[in-house]
This record gives sequence, structure tokens and C-alpha cells, in this order.
Amino acid sequence: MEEKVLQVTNLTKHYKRKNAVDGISFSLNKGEIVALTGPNGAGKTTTIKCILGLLRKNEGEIFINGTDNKSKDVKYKLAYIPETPDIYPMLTVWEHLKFMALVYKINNWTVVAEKILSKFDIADKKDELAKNLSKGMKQKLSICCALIHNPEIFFVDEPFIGLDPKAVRELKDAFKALKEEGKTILISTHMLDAAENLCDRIIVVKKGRVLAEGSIEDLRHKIKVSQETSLEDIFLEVTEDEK
Ligand SMILES: Nc1ncnc2c1ncn2[C@@H]1O[C@H](COP(=O)(O)OP(=O)(O)OP(=O)(O)O)[C@@H](O)[C@H]1O
Repeated sequence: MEEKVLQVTNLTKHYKRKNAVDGISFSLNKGEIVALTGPNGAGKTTTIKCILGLLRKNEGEIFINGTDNKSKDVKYKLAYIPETPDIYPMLTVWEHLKFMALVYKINNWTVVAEKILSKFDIADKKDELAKNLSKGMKQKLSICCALIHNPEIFFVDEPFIGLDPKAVRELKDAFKALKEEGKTILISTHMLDAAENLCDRIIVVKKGRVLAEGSIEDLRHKIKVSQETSLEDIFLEVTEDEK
């Protein structure tokens, strides 16, 4: 049976009178890569920030491995990789990992850091200042920093924007490598062509609600389109039909 690592039930969040998230429910299984997509303003970032505990929800439940997300212990299981990598221009790659290891009080961090850098193929950039890295390398560094405390679930915001095809491919390979280790990844994205052959499932949201979810095959079946229909066309069909 699939092991649920995240369960979100009837999540509601409003900013003053604006309902940004309006009763969203979904779950993530261990080792899945899931795309969270939807038009601008659909509530994706708000949902992720509520899960991470960065925003206070109004209603609903969020459980990480069966424990309420308000518990301090579960926060260590989560990692957030923002759209613009949170890096320090004047620190080297290695200093970034050292900094994160100190924050999380990781013992024997150098062994862990060496492994991470070689896994993500940036060991040769160890002594490079972050400001000199390409956008793709900065994304990878951001992931490496997130990995140092060995989290279980990754929330990644628009990772593919501004990357060239090679960097997109490398980043997708990095996500697949995490999946192979049993990590779970939720990617919030509009770049459906990149998500199409990477994600096990897609969750489409609009106006703070889930409109459709499932594997790309499930979605094609649900909206009765051919098995060749692209994720982009499925997205347009699902979001256009909603009244
Ligand atoms: N701090 C805030 N105060 C008021 N309204 C907000 C705030 N943050 C977001 N909103 C509104 O809540 C709604 C959901 O925003 P959110 O950023 O979660 O959407 P999103 O799906 O991530 O959008 P995008 O794809 O454009 O990044 C939008 O209507 C947005 O304008």
C-alpha cells in the first residue's frame, strides 16, 4: 500500500476578504513527483506556504507523516526551494553547505556535503563564489543546501524558469535522483512541457480549488481526450471548462 507522507484536507486561507485557498484537499505518496499547476493567482504558493507553516491557515488540516504540521519535529522533514534561489553571492558553494549545516546543527556535515556535491555534479564548483554560478547551477546549489538536513518532502517553486534546455534536463535528473532515494517532491509550475515527462501526478488548481488530479493518463481519460493530448492542452481544457 502507498505510504502517505502529506495529507492536506479542506485547506482554506483568506487574506482579509480574499479567499486565496478555498477548501483544497490532496495527498502525496512517498517517492512521488507531483506537479501543482494552475493559472496565476490560483493559490499554489499560498497552499505551499501553509504546508510549510510560513502562513497560518484559516481552516483545514495538514498532516506530515500523520503528524500535524504545527509540530516542530515535522518541520525538519520539509524543504522549500524558492523560485529565486536564496543564495549569498559572496559565499562559495562549500560555505553555503557549511552555513546550512551550522543552522541545522548537523554532525559530520563535511562527509554529507561532499556526497551531495558529487551527486549533483557540482563538486568542481566547490570553491566558486555563488555570484559567479549560472542560473542552473544556482538552482542546484539551492537544492544541495536544502538536502543537508536530509528532509523527506521537497516543495519547489517554478524551478525551470530561465533555464536552458541542458540545465532543465540536469535539474529533472536531479529530481529523479531524489525520487530514487524515496524523497517526495511537489513542484509548483506553469512549465507543463517540463512537468509532463517528469511528474507521476498532476494537481490542477484554480480559484483556490482543485479542478482535477491524477496521472496524465488519468486526466486524459477523465476529460475524454486522446492519449496523445499534451499536458498543456489538458490544462487549457480543464481550466477553461470551469465556470
Ligand atoms: N499577501 C497577500 N495579501 C493579499 N492577497 C494575496 C497575498 N498573497 C497572495 N494573495 C492573493 O491570493 C491569491 C492566490 O495567490 P498565490 O500567490 O497563492 O497564487 P499562485 O497560484 O501561486 O499564483 P502564481 O502562479 O501567479 O504564482 C491571488 O489572488 C493573490 O493575489
